[in-house]
Amino acid sequence: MKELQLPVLDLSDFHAGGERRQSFLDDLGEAARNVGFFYLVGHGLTNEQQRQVMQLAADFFALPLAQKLEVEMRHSPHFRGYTRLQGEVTLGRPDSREQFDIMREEPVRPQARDQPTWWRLHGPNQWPAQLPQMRPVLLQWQQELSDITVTLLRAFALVLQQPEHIFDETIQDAPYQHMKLIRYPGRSLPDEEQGVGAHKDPGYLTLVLQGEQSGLEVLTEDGWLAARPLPGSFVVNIGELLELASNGYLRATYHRVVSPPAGIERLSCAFFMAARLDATVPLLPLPSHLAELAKGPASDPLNPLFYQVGQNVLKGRLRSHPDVAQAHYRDLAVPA
Ligand SMILES: O=C(O)CCC(=O)C(=O)O
Ligand SMILES: [Fe+2]
Repeated sequence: MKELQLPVLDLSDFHAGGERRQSFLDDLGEAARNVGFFYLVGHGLTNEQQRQVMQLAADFFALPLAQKLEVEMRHSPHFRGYTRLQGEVTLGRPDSREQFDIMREEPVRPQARDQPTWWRLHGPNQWPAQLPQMRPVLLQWQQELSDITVTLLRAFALVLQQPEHIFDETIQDAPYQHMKLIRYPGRSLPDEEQGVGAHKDPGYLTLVLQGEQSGLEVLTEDGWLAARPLPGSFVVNIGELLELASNGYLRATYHRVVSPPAGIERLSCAFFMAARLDATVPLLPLPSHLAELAKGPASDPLNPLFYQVGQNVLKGRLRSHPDVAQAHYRDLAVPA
């Protein structure tokens, strides 16, 4: 396994303007084209805030299973709540991780016949009664990560030589926000290594806060490379919506998590942001020197990509959580 030194980008350079902003954009463009992953520092969130979130993750997963199951995701048509070990599926195989998912806190939308199915993603979160601090801390955290992502999207717009605010309309008021706390237990058999199988993230961008244990791997032209935790940073990666918007100039990179060795656990917190579910991602008119390098979005019959955001997001959720699909989406003849 090669050691990958992902590029490190400092968001305060973007805010500083002038030459610092330009060099940030140059580095972002290069990172985005080469590997599609980078570390972000200078984002404004403190080590203490990061530690608090990881502690909440540890506290939640330490609850007795019966209490975690009180907020199990299969009770939620909105894909929020707890997923037990092996409960999620990637590449048709169960992942060895347990997780707690939240999204934007919302009322349920009334279901009318002619409304698209992804409307059902809207709804309330489930919160464990034993940890009342989770709700305020995680919702605040989700908003902070969302704000950072909005800034990054503006930077990506500039990298693509578009107006800085080109994506704003697609995220106005209610972008799709989705956060998960994740615990990967140590493996019980030496070859039981699928923490989460290889996948692309369906949104615009993902920000991952890693605990101290490594395991995240990124697929490059040279094969799988380890993205070790860098204290204080977030790992940022490009999702399918940016691949679509840029006609493949930017690529959503495949990544996976390999289970830790026996007796060691890994904690992480991933934040995924997409456009509003009712938005359609614009296909940007790239200038010719960029358009020449845009080879079109990936075409994988096992993973069709949809410009309509709700459809692309729901595709991923139904595939990953067959128990929720079975309980709440049985009426769908064709998923999404
Ligand atoms: O746990 C991690 O480091 C990354 C998880 C991930 O890629 C995902 O949940 O989409
Ligand atoms: Fe991912």
